[in-house]
Parts: sequence; structure tokens; C-alpha cells
Amino acid sequence: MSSNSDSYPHPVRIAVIGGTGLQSLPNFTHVATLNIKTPWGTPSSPISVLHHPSPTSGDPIPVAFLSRHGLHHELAPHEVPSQANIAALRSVGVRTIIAFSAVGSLQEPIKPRDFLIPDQIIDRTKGIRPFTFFEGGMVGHVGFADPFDNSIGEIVRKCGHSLSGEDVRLHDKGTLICMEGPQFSTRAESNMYRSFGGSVINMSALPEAKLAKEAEIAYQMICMSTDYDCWHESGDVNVEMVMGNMKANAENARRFVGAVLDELSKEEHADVVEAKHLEGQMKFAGGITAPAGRSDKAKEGIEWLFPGYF
Ligand SMILES: CSC[C@H]1O[C@H](OP(=O)(O)O)[C@H](O)[C@@H]1O
Ligand SMILES: Nc1ncnc2[nH]cnc12
Repeated sequence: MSSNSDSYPHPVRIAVIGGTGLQSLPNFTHVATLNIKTPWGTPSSPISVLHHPSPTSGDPIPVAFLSRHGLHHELAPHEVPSQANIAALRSVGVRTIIAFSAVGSLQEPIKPRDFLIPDQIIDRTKGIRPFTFFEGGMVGHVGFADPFDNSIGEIVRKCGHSLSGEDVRLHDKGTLICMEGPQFSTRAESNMYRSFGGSVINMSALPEAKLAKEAEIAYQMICMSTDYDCWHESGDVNVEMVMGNMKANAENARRFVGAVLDELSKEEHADVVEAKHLEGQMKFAGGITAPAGRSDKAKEGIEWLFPGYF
């Protein structure tokens, strides 16, 4: 298959969503570029299909890569078309997403360049981002008590620990504050988030995690701290600081993602990676609207996302 193929013949189960400073994954073989149109518009970037050698058999495992803010970081956090991103990934077969994010630290022990695998989120977005697939004549209510997938989270933590050492520091859990932005927080807000028990802060986890949950995709974010936000005496956060730390630690970030892909590619994780534990949940959570109340437009979108479900 040539590297500029515009289709891929097999389902791609694993995706990486790259954030600030992680706009591509070098060292993987690029086999296709997919330009997908969804009922919710086009994704942030074309989906690159990369081949990753299975650590056990050596066979190529396909991985989808999507750049959250566009190929040139041209989309602000509130402009990221998350519905289109998640719908497009599901349409190529994706059932597990590893999402990468540059975050500010709200706690002294979480130092710049440390990694953190969050297990909770506090939503501080302002309701201006489209945040559900179930609206306009098709209502759905999915559980969001655990915004990240515990099974994938455990695998990611194990991989992070295997790299832990002088260079890589990993925090196993924490509460992620997702703020609206694009401006950074005021000092009063930053201190308020600390009083909430927040560990780290970003502008990108939502609605991405909510939409992944609705799409029955196992979703785990890997956070890399790039600054101490403005509560800390070391100085206020700015983009130079974020990009400087991101760049300095990019190699570790890539090693981390590579180790996670190695592990996820193992046959023993196939059921988890295919999110068998989530399969079918939306048939009930999204079936609350009686057929007579369903609008054609909503039905069309939901049928595109879940062929044959309703
Ligand atoms: C450039 S600092 C703020 C920016 O960085 C984070 O991006 P991402 O989560 O995509 O890595 C944060 O969420 C903001 O979008
Ligand atoms: N301090 C901060 N606040 C919000 N998002 C961020 N991303 C990186 N650093 C951040």
C-alpha cells in the first residue's frame, strides 16, 4: 500500500489524538490518509493510518492518528470539531483512544514535564462547544461517573511505570479541570481549582471524553505537565513556557505513546481494545426517545454512527 493511499481496507481499532506539541507520530510507517466527512462536519485533520509492528508477531497493527488542533495548530480549544473527530474515528473502526494533552499543574508535587494519568474530570467549559450526539429528536443519557476507561487506564499506567526513572515521572491518578480558555485562568480561578482538589488543568478533555463515551469508545488521556499555572510563585504561565517544556520532553512523550501502542497491540488485550465492555450500551442509553418522537435528521446522524442500532 502506498503512503498516500486514501483508503484502508481493515478496521483500525486504536487511535491516538495528538494535542499541543504532538502533531504527528514519527517513526511509524504512514500507510494511508483518510479524509472523512461526517454528519457533524469534517475532523480537525485528515486521519493518518500508521503501521505499528506488533511486539509479539511483528505483523503490522494499524493505528489512526488525528491532530486535535489541526495540522498547524490552527484550531482554538473551543473550535475543535470533537463530534466530527470522534464520529470519524468510530467510522473507521476505532474503539480505543489514547488522547494526549499538555496541562498546567495545580499541585506542587506534579512538576513541569511530569506525566499524569487522570481518573476524574471537573467540567469548567461554558456550554459553547457541541457536546453530544443525542439531540434534536433523539435523546440519550450515558453514565459519565468514570470519564476515563479503567481497563485502558491500567494498561497505560503499567506502560508509564515501565519507563519511570530519572527521566520520566508518572502520577497514577488525578482530577483534571477542563476550562474553556483560550485565555489561561485568573489567579483566583487557579486557586479555586486547587481548592476543588484539581490536580492538573487543560482546555481539551471535554467534550472529547463525553463524545467518546457516547460513541462506545474506551478513552484515556495521558497528560504532560508543561507549567505550574498561575497559582504558583514561579511565575505566570505563557505559551513559550508550555511549548518549551513540551519540546524538551517530546521524546519521552513519544516513547510513552510507543510503549502504550506496543502493549495495546498484544492479542491478550484484544477484547479491551475492541471495547467489548462498552458495546451496545447506547442501545439502551440512547433509546429513550420513542420512534414517533425521533426526527429524521437526528435519526440520520445516529444511524451513521451506529448502523443498525435503532
Ligand atoms: C498551548 S497551551 C493551552 C493548550 O494546550 C493544551 O492543549 P492540548 O490539550 O490539545 O494538548 C490545552 O488543552 C490548551 O488547548
Ligand atoms: N496552565 C494551563 N491552563 C490550561 N491549559 C493548559 N495547558 C497547558 N498548560 C495549561
